[in-house]
Amino acid sequence: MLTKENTPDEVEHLRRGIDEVDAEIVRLLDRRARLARKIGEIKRERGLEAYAPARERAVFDRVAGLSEGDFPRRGLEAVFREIISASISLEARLKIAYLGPETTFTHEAALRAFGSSVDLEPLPSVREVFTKVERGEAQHGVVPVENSMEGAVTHTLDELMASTLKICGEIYLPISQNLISRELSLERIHTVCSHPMALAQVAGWLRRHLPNAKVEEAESTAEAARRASAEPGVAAVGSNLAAETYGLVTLAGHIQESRANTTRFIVLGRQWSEPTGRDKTSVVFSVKDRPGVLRDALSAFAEEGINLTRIESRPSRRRAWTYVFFADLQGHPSEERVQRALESLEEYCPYVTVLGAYPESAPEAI
Ligand SMILES: O=C(O)C(=O)C[C@]1(C(=O)O)C=C[C@@H](O)C=C1
Repeated sequence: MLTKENTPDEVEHLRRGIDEVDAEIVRLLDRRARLARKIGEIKRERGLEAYAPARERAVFDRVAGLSEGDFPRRGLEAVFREIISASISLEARLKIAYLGPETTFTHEAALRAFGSSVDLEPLPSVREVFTKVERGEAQHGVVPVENSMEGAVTHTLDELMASTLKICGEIYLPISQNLISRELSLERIHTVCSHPMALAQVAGWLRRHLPNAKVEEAESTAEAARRASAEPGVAAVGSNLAAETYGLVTLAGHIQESRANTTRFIVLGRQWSEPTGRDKTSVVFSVKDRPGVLRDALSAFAEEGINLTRIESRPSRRRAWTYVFFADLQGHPSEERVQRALESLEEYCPYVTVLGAYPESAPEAI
């Protein structure tokens, strides 16, 4: 708003200030890029991976601490996400495989983890993501591992058990469904389509707001968004990323039944991450067949004061009615107390494997 103190001249003056700051930012970005490029050369010589999640965590934490709070925290994170993403692209040509198709929540999780300067490749199944990384055709993979409402993504757990790949990162993403369409008002919508899971999450909202619309299932939320972009009167249920990608408008946002719906994704790689001081370690183990053995096995963690954030059982798939347990604990295998707990776990368990270690992320609210 223009006021007396805020005349066009004043605005021009402020804009010149912004121009100067922008010039400085670009100069500093170039300087940062030259440093990152040098780190990239050294990493190549030493055979190290370009992606260093522990260092990224340190950069994000440090930058947040430096800010005087004028620039919004979320914006700062997003800016640095993209700065680091561009740096990685100077260091190596990273390919990241993820469970597709494009514009789904796994795509969003991959963008959160790696930014938009890396090469992201959608693949049709969790198995194919693992295979692509195992063959070295992609350096990292991103797959969902659990949902706060639906529980474990069992394909991912089974692949983790069978693979030599390691978990080197985690991302929590609040699942927020939106009604998206090329139409500008709800009255024009006669058909709503989406993946059955997304439709189930918004069934209540649809009954209340579009009781007469036809509900049709689609292969994926991306396919539904494509339909909505091509057909008049059709809306899709999907992410904001899908709306952006297919040029749709959000007719209604956050229409899912529960606000507590969050999916946790993991980043796969050949190595687990270095310690940051705030890490998680994922392990899988089987127990001997005797009463109380699970309690004894878990007491190893309790004795060392190690918190378990999750424990999940799955059929072992080796012998009928035998089980393995997946557990996530707070700590890193480089810590002595974690080493001691894992050693005593081995006393009770014929099979213990560390699936990975990575900076712990906090589930964020919508
Ligand atoms: O510090 C490094 O190892 C870098 O490669 C630099 C940098 C960055 O831009 O800050 C880039 C990529 C890594 O994932 C972490 C950090």
